[in-house]
Amino acid sequence: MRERIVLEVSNVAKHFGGLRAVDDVSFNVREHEVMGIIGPNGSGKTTMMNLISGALVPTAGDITLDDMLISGRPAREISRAGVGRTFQLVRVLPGLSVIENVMAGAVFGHKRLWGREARRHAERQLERVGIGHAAKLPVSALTYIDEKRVELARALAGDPRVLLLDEWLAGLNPTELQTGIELIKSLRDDGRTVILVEHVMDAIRSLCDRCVVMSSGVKIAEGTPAEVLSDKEVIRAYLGDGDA
Ligand SMILES: Nc1ncnc2c1ncn2[C@@H]1O[C@H](COP(=O)(O)OP(=O)(O)OP(=O)(O)O)[C@@H](O)[C@H]1O
Repeated sequence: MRERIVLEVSNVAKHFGGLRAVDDVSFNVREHEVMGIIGPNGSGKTTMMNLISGALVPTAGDITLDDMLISGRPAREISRAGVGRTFQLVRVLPGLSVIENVMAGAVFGHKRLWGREARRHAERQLERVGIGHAAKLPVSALTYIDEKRVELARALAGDPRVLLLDEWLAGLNPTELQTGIELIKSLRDDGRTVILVEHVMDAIRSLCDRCVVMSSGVKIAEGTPAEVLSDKEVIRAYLGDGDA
């Protein structure tokens, strides 16, 4: 039996002046699925993530979460509706400790907790991503991978049904990459639905159930990683612009 649809992107566009960063894109994401959004540099992937999370408002089209229209709503409402995210350039609050950064996610996310309960919940998320030992450190003392883990823990603290990961695996060494892939798989096994933007092909092959491929703002393919990565138009898009 097919899993039900959690997120639906319908004919969505985002124009920046004359530039069509996202141009009439539609796709569905099923419950417990890892969906990859891939494509060459500048093809509109991050813009699509920003449209889903509410950081940007679409020029046209609708995005629904469980049949609730979320496009056009403020980002904090979309977060409370159950969409959590990490950013391409890690965004942690440098003046706060690791645990305080994660607690911020518990306060503002889908699951709203306060005080001691928020702290315990945040501690569990830090354990979940493998840095329980670092709770009291200032985030400024962390390595890059651990900052990424903090950001992931903060997103998880809101208990999102849909988790958006924007190049979360970028910049990791091969060992960290394997750990990161296993971590994302385990989040899916927890019942989360994951949408990720990724350039690392090994990660795409081993993680994604399906992929949407974008090129110049347009969806050019959709299917399993094996299907889309052998698609002639996809190969042309990656090889054609010289910067993929
Ligand atoms: N706020 C903005 N204002 C104007 N143009 C923008 C804005 N954000 C993105 N763009 C443009 O929209 C296009 C798509 O950008 P986007 O960042 O979504 O691509 P991407 O596929 O995520 O790229 P990369 O893989 O390099 O991160 C690019 O041409 C980019 O310059």
